[in-house]
Amino acid sequence: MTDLPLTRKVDNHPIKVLGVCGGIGSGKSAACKLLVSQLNALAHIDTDSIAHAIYEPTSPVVEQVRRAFGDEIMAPDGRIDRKKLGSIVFADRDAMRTLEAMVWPQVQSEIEKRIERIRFEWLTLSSNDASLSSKQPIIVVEAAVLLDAGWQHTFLDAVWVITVPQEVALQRMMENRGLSREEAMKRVEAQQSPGR
Ligand SMILES: CC(C)(COP(=O)(O)OP(=O)(O)OC[C@H]1O[C@@H](n2cnc3c(N)ncnc32)[C@H](O)[C@@H]1O)[C@@H](O)C(=O)NCCC(=O)NCCS
Ligand SMILES: Nc1ncnc2c1ncn2[C@@H]1O[C@H](COP(=O)(O)OP(=O)(O)OP(=O)(O)O)[C@@H](O)[C@H]1O
Repeated sequence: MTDLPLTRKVDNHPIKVLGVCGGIGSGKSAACKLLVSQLNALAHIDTDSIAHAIYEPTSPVVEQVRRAFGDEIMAPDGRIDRKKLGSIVFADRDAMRTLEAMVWPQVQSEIEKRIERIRFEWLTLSSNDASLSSKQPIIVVEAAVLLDAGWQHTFLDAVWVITVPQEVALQRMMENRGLSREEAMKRVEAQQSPGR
């Protein structure tokens, strides 16, 4: 295993890490998919799915979240019911801050592990693997919250912000997620609250 400090930004590292953020429904996932399919970027790390995996029943975060938000946010199978938790935290900035303080350190640690693993595989395997060596040495990290979490100061080399008119984002959320206009608006506002 290499002894490079891979979990922190390495200015001269051949593999760069690009953060992609933006408001809800702005098109972050679509942009990241294009970066992989059209630019042939090495990898795409989706932070939302990492955060969701942290709510598996075996995770220590689950107990912390249950204690903070009560049994009503638990699903019968021992997982966290994200819809119920979302309806609390997207409507209450302080509650969201509480949740973020529990979840973000775990998410950051998992992102850094994945970056380290991808860099290691690329550095060790790409000389013998044509499909790997033909890729652009860019890891794309998709995360709505990356600037708030301060990740631009730790493992990211550059940040892209995807923007969209608010009305378009609202329409997309209503159509794709089946949210009412009011619920969609709460999610947009949760990302625009003071201190962000
Ligand atoms: C509140 C939760 C349970 C709702 O889950 P659900 O599956 O219903 O929604 P999902 O995770 O897909 O989020 C919907 C949209 O809101 C954005 N979002 C999620 N959390 C936040 C946040 N803290 N601040 C701003 N936007 C957020 C997501 O990026 C996404 O664009 C979940 O979003 C969560 O645990 N959020 C807190 C952790 C977090 O900050 N996750 C973001 C990546 S680290
Ligand atoms: N440039 C675009 N033109 C038209 N539709 C788009 C464009 N970009 C994204 N979309 C559509 O908008 C919807 C939301 O896009 P996407 O899932 O990429 O956004 P997101 O920012 O990742 O959303 P979320 O924050 O909810 O995860 C999708 O249905 C997608 O197909």
